[in-house]
Amino acid sequence: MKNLLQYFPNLNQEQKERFERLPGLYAEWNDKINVVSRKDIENLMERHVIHSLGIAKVLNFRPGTRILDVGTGGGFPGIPLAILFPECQFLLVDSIGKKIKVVNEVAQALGLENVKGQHVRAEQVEGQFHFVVSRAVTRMGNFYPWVKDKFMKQSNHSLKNGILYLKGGELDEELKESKLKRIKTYALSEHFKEEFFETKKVVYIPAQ
Ligand SMILES: C[S@@+](CC[C@H](N)C(=O)[O-])C[C@H]1O[C@@H](n2cnc3c(N)ncnc32)[C@H](O)[C@@H]1O
Repeated sequence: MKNLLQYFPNLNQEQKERFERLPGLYAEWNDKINVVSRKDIENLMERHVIHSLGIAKVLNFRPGTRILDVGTGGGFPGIPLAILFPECQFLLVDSIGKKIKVVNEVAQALGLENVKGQHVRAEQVEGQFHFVVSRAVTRMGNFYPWVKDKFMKQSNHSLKNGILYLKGGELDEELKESKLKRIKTYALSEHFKEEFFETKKVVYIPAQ
């Protein structure tokens, strides 16, 4: 929690309380439905919460922004972002129903009214969004076609509507193979000092 407060010093009391409750809630739900590895439960704040919030170091979502989290698993990056941006609307989807059960239970326990978890494959999601966020789902060349028709025309940010994807390691080959244009990468090591973030990046791909 100390690191989170250092990296995000402007949290209000409600946000602090919600973040503080996350490790306990996930430990409790993980005992019933395994959604996060045991090792990661021990490092939940760093590896899941702060990592998810890396997207907020790239873009500060304005109130009213509609965001889709594809392949959210237990709710990452969607749940931490929804706590940070309570005036934005988040749809968190996954093709595995039990993961979405955990997402909805956690959101309900925290009183997060801006989160909806839906058991659906990415390709079948209905609706339009300003941004799509994601982590650890598939290579970009597979991912982009799933979401290409889901972007709203009107943009409300300095960055055009598009994808903000949390990736690690060597990306050049994967991004080249995707044939997508105007890709930008942002190193999280510029924001977070822990070793875990050394190779972590946010990849931004504008809708095209
Ligand atoms: C490795 S997990 C990552 C979960 C979460 N994003 C995280 O970083 O903790 C990948 C998730 O993507 C989901 N997934 C894979 N293909 C999908 C698809 N076509 N539509 C929706 N979810 C999908 C899987 O069910 C799984 O929960």
